Amino acid sequence: MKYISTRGQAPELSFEEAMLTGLARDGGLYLPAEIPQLSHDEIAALAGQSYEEIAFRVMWPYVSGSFSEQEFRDIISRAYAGFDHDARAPLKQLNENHFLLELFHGPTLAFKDFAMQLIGQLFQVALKKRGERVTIVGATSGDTGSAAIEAFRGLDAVDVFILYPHGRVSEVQRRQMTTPADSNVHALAVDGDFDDCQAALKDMFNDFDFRDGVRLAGVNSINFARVLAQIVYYFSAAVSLGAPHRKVSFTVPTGNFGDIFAGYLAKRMGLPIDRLVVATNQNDILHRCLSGQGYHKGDTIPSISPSMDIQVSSNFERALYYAYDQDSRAIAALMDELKAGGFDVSQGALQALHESFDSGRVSEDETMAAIKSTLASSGELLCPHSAIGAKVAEDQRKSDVPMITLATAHPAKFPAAVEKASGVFPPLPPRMSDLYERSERVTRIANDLGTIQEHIKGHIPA
Ligand SMILES: Cc1ncc(COP(=O)(O)O)c(C=O)c1O
Ligand SMILES: N[C@@H](CCOP(=O)(O)O)C(=O)O
Repeated sequence: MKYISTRGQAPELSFEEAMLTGLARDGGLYLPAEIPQLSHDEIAALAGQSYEEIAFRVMWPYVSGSFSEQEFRDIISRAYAGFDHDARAPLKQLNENHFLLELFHGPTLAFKDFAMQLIGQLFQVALKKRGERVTIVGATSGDTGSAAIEAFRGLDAVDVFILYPHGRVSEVQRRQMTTPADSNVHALAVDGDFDDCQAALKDMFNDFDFRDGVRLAGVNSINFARVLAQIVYYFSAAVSLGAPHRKVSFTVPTGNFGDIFAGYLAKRMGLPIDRLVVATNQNDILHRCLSGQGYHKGDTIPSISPSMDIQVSSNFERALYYAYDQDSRAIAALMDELKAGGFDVSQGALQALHESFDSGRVSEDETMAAIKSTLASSGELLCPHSAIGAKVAEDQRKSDVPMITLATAHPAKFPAAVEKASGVFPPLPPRMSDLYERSERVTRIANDLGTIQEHIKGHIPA
């Protein structure tokens, strides 16, 4: 399988090369040159298989050529061994036609662990074979950072720097990033918002002297391997509700568009998905865009679902690439317009997006009310992000198609908001119960590319 850039000007790469490269050298995002297909029978045969077996069958067509079959099976098995739940991604029924896909049973209690634990293993195997080391820089609104630190801490061949917006992540998220003592991980609290952190990261990739000098790698959903790992749970959830013999829909709390884009690829691979519903908080650029108002940046407003406080939604570029019939020139032009504030989406592209995606926006008050009402009606305590998904799903589900809402984080990562909404304090799992006593290590840093680059250069081996 070859990987191509959404902007058409970067070299085609193998899976392993694309994974270690991160952002394409033309500023675009890598995608497989062709989307692998699973037949009706192949999808039917996934029913009853372990999560690991489904992961192997879904991802193998994307990675074969870079890893041997046994190597990849072993990687998958190590990646999910540390999850707290045997099913890895269990489904719970909320009401007759609405299900919750719990994606928070991994080491850092968010869906990011599904991809990050896998990438950690993939990087280790690939770097060992090549005898190389890399510097990983990540931008986070809270969950990617903690998952990356957990996956890469203590590894010899990797230094990890995580940029997070100072004061704009929950205390649990911050402590997950600042308390690991391993000398190869570095938490940087940036005076800015998540979009500033992500913009700085992309600027670092586009500065080739810096990029090549530090051997920069990325584990945000810029990296196609992140998206790939997230395709798996769409298949596992759908087949457990009867796919491919019946259709299902998904509602996905959305920020950087990586998670729901994985669902889009699952659909393009042959999984009978009826609707993919984008659920946003008050930072609703995606909902506005899908409602025909163009893709125009606004100010990021802090919310009780901080991981979704995003305006520039990185993976939307991948969705646009398909909506614009894989016209990489058009995508490059739109991304230039975005630098100046935004762009309008053509009627044809909007229609193409609407073939798969719907959307909804949830206010702060509605989020609180959804946490409370879901607890009352089903006994499930949701994190604010998952509550946004559940609210939009309830508003938009059809009576004849099961709706699956992705529960993207454990409520204990956002205890203040959850307790305020529901009156119930969500405790951390026992393995993390001393999180508040551990000492923190963090560098506060200006939102300035040069300053961040100098800091990174000064903290990696010469
Ligand atoms: C808890 C949680 N929910 C939802 C999202 C949104 O996911 P995505 O950025 O893949 O759209 C994030 C951040 O990415 C998150 O951390
Ligand atoms: N919500 C994310 C933002 C980064 O998203 P990514 O999927 O591109 O890594 C976070 O928690 O950091």
